[in-house]
Amino acid sequence: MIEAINLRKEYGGFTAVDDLSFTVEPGQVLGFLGPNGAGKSTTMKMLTGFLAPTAGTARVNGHDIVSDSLAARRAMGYLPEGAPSYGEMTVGAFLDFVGRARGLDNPAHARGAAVERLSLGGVLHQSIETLSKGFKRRVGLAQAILHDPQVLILDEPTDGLDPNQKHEVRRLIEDMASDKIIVISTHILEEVEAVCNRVMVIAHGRLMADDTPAGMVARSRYHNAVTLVLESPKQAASVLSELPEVRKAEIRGAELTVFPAAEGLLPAVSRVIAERGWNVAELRLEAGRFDEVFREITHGEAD
Ligand SMILES: Nc1ncnc2c1ncn2[C@@H]1O[C@H](COP(=O)(O)OP(=O)(O)OP(=O)(O)O)[C@@H](O)[C@H]1O
Repeated sequence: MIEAINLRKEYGGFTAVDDLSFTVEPGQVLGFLGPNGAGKSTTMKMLTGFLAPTAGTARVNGHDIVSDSLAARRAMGYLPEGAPSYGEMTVGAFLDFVGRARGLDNPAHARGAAVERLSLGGVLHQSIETLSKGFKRRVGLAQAILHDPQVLILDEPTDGLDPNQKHEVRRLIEDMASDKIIVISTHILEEVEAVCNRVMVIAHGRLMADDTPAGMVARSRYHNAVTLVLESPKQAASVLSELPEVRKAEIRGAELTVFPAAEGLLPAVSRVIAERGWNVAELRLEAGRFDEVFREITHGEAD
């Protein structure tokens, strides 16, 4: 598992990561979420031994990232932001190089497994700089999983990819999630909902929230609200506001949202619609809005 203990990074007088402590257990896919400049990449660089912490430390599978850095790094695969590699190398030569650098017992077998998992067979002899962005990202993922690490740290793995490539990378993460710890950083809220079972929101290097994606969404004031699209939302709002289940009504264009004061809001609203014979184009129970929760948590914290 990963244990971060009062992890701190200062650049000159500027504190990028401010006493961050958390634990990640096997089976968890942790989404590291935060506005630009929140300290996500810096935290990942410290966890993976690329940057020394100013104070505090972390342990990966019991290995201290400062005093036992090599053992900690052996247990981890890391995809840095933008998936940097050596553009002039072919995919095959690059993966062989990574295998040798990692001192693998059977680099050919490891390369074969990674190539198969990332479907890189068709581009093995192509130089990396001539690949599409999606393929470059796959090469980055291949080097990260080459030694079949228990812990994967992926910095914005789908950033800049088209929707199909995003979907593909998310499927891969899901595939690997059962037997690994995966930490991914992202700005994309739907990505967190799609692949993560835990979310940590950070802003200005500090932990602002730690929850499941569903728990995060349930913090929204829209959670269990009911939204209707109909012709005369104003009139409907005044009728629905009389219901004991309704705390408050809000109108936005043709959309009317009523917020719950008690259980059973949707059946109560449906009853009124049927009684009054309203012509309703849309009626939905709101799960909650992640973007609104994210804004609220990080409000005023973005650069
Ligand atoms: N080498 C450095 N020297 C000085 N300041 C730095 C350095 N690296 C990062 N920073 C600053 O530290 C803060 C955190 O940066 P970091 O890259 O960790 O944020 P992030 O959450 O990953 O942002 P993004 O989502 O934009 O990638 C930012 O204000 C950044 O400008």
